Amino acid sequence: MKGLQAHTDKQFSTILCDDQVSGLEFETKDGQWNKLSLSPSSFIFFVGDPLMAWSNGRMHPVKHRVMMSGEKDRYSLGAFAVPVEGTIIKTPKELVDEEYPQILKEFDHMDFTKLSYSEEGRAIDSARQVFVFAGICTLRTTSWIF
Ligand SMILES: O=C(O)CCC(=O)C(=O)O
Ligand SMILES: [Fe+2]
Repeated sequence: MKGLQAHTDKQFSTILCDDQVSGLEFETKDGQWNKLSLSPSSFIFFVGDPLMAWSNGRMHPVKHRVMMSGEKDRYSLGAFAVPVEGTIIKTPKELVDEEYPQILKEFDHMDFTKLSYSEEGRAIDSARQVFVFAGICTLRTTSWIF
């Protein structure tokens, strides 16, 4: 099977469209994988790990992958919002409260990117990398991600 392994995006966010050759799948919160068929006039917006971190977990980075079978080629076009070098991802205090205690320490986006593509980082489940890198363990994160 060709494709792209399951991951959450490391960029801030992604806008993606494809040529209707199916293959893109996303994981639901209960661990099921569903195929996603985009109509020709639609696109998908993915929350990346840094946007999840900035929003203090209010926005969810959906895990996705590409599973290809058959002979047809698939083309996709992605527009990635990538923080400039030196960007510190920091949750604004307005997004931290009793219902949403802080789940991540502030971190340098470039350091996180380097870790996630390193050998050490690649050994960690993609959705967990940011928690391993900058996580503050709370009950809410525990039930949400682990
Ligand atoms: O090709 C696709 O549909 C997915 C690409 C993707 O997930 C990515 O580049 O992060
Ligand atoms: Fe992706």
